[in-house]
Parts: sequence; structure tokens; C-alpha cells
Amino acid sequence: MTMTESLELVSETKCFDGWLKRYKHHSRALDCEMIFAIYLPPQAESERVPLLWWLSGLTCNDENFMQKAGAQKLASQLGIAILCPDTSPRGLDLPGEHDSYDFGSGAGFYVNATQEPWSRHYRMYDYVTEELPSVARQHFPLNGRESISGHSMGGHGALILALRHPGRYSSVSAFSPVVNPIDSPWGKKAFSNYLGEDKGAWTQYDACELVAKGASSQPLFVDQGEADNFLEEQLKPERLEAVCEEHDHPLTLRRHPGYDHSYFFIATFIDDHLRYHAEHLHKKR
Ligand SMILES: N[C@@H](CCC(=O)N[C@@H](CS)C(=O)NCC(=O)O)C(=O)O
Repeated sequence: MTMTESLELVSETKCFDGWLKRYKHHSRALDCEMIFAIYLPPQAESERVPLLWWLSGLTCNDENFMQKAGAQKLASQLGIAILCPDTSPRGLDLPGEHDSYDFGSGAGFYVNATQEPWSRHYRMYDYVTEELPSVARQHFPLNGRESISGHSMGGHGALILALRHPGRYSSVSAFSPVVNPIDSPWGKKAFSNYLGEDKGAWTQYDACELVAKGASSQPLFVDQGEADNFLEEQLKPERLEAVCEEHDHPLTLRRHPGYDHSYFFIATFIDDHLRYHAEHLHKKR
């Protein structure tokens, strides 16, 4: 039996004939109060609509994408809902949690932490794959079809969730993803603290490792700016390209000269991603 979760409406704003709503709820997976945002297109007033998950990057919450990507106009036309979770548990004060931008609050990395004190709350993998989908199904007119996308740490999240759940997401895409976190400074810092020093436990959260393992054959669509200041040290898209090539895994990797890591890059290409996801979400089965 599933319990109906209660949601508190934080705000609602009409936008391109649909509604942008923010809700607060108690997360059982994270054991704290969380806020998420959902854009409901106008079609949701009379029918069930498909859902695009958007996972944001370091320092973000549920608002960055909704305020900066400019996705609502086309999502409204295409009849797609978009749900943005926050990027970490909130309202806690664990030791060191707020000391740096790339670890702790705003930096949950979409993993289930196993190390104290993080393991009590930092279970973003379960939150995004189990708890929030169940909340969304209970409260919104969704038709059960889902796709997923994200940026940077959230691009990593989108790729690993899709690779680990074959058949669940109709399509997956990412902007500037951390494709090989087990070998990037951001990933090493997060995984050693959340998961411990046993690197065997890290590989289940690494897109390159999952592709090498043949976890799923889902095509990957990635956009990367060539003027991104995190490109060489943290993101390393050439690693994903090489492993996909070696294992014959379908990948579309577009490199865009001059674009950086910011939401201006995302806003420039978000329509391509929305159309890509709409094509898969609306496909007749
Ligand atoms: N030092 C930068 C690094 C963090 C960063 O670039 N975050 C990206 C995701 S990895 C972002 O989306 N920032 C929030 C925004 O641009 O709205 C900062 O603190 O903003």
C-alpha cells in the first residue's frame, strides 16, 4: 500500500498558459523538508502528460533551471511537464556540509551515501528514482512516460539514472555532464566522502563505467561547450566518446565552439533537447 504524501504549495505562477508550481514536502528518503518545482503545460488541465526530469548542477536548487533555461514556452507547446528536484538535502547542519560549493549542500551527486554522517540524509539516488516519482504520480496528471536531462553534476545524474534503469526513461540527454566522476576532482571529493575509500562502490555511479559494463543500450545525447572552464579537469567528454566507441554504445556528442558552462549555453540549446525528448515521449508504442 502506498501512502499519499502531503504537499504544501509554496508558489504558483502562470507561464505560457501552463503553471510553474513549487512544493514543499517531507522526504522520507532524505529525512528533511525539501522543495521541488514542476512546470505543468496547459494540456495537463484536460489530459495526462509526459514528464521530463531535470537534474541541476552544483550550487543549484529547484529554481535555477526554471528561471534561466527558458524551457517553458516550448514545453507548453509540446505538452511536456518538467520536474526539477533540489540538488541535496536541505535544512541540516552536518559538520562541513556548507563549507564548499562542490560538496555537501547543493552537491548531493545523486548517490546514496553509505558513510556517516552523510548516510542518514544524503540519499539523492533514492529520492530521485523512487520517492519523488511516487509523489509526482500521486499528485499530478502524468501519463507514466518519462525522460531525463540535466547539467554538469545533474548531467552525470541523468546519464547514470538512465543507464541503470533500462527502459524506464524514453530518452536521456545532458549538458556538460561529469561523465567519469571516479576520475574527476569533483567526483573524487564527493564519492570518497559519501561512499568511502573503496572505489569498487563508486563505479555504479559513473557513466563511463556503466557504458563499459554494458548496463543499457540507451542512446545518449550530450551537448558540450568548448569554452567551458571545467571541460578538461572535470567533465572529460572525450572519455565518454571513447568508451561508447569501444562498446558500440549510441552517442550523439555535440561540441559547441565558444560556449561556456553557464545557463546561457543551456538556454541556447534547450529547444533541441526538448524536441528530442518530445519525439520519444510522444512516440506511439
Ligand atoms: N564556482 C561556480 C561553480 C558552480 C557552477 O558553475 N555551477 C553550475 C552547475 S555545475 C550552475 O549551474 N550554477 C548555478 C547557475 O548558474 O545558476 C559557482 O559557485 O557558481
